[in-house]
Amino acid sequence: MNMSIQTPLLRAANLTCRFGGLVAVSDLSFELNRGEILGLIGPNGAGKSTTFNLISGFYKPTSGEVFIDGVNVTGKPAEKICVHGLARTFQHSSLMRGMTVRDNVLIGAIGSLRRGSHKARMVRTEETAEMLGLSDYLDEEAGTLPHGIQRLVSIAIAFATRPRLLCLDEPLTGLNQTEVINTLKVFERIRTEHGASILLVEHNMKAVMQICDRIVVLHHGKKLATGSPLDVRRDEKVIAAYLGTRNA
Ligand SMILES: Nc1ncnc2c1ncn2[C@@H]1O[C@H](COP(=O)(O)OP(=O)(O)OP(=O)(O)O)[C@@H](O)[C@H]1O
Repeated sequence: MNMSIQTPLLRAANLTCRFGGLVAVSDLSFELNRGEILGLIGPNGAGKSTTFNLISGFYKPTSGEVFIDGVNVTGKPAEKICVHGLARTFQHSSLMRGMTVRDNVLIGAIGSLRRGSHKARMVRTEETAEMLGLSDYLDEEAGTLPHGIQRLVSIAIAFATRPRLLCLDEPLTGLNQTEVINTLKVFERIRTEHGASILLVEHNMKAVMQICDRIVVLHHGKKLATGSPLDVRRDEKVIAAYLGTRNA
């Protein structure tokens, strides 16, 4: 039996992150399996972005470990963690506003095709733009585009690296309903056509419940609950701390 099929793609083991006296993440453990879309939800300040930063190498945990495909990447810097197939976006659109969409997406393509030809990088850029519905914007200056399009460009830069694990930090913020529906379709395509897994931090509960296979709920840095969207929606602790009775 192939062991790599058994190993989770991502394993967070007893992660703790302190900022002085504040414990932002406390003894957090969870796994993300291959091809899975895992939601990470919780109230403001619950520790979601800190968890992202710990996993993607932007913060070093005070204690605990991070494994990608069984490899211990704890404490490695972000650029070393990319090599293991992780790419992430940030809460605020992270793009070069003065550059075209093409050149922005090319940054991601160059990152993963370091030894590739210019042609190969351009093909990757155009395929990525097509996937994200950005083909018509390739020659536009990124900073002049509507907010929803800029968020898609941020995702495109990360996806152009063709990650095995795409970590998305509030990708749906500020999108209108049509843009949300289209973006969720893109996430499904990323999973089905490219076999990538997705870790999703998002406050849009309808979208989270619709797209995620499983959900981890954080509260005050601790894991409050984990399970299918239905399990989480019915969990009384989650309802009390986060969802409220309307979602029960
Ligand atoms: N670099 C930092 N230095 C000090 N405190 C921090 C730092 N980053 C986060 N925190 C604190 O850690 C706690 C968790 O913050 P975090 O941003 O991870 O929460 P979050 O769940 O992502 O919240 P939101 O939904 O509002 O984005 C908060 O109390 C926050 O103020």
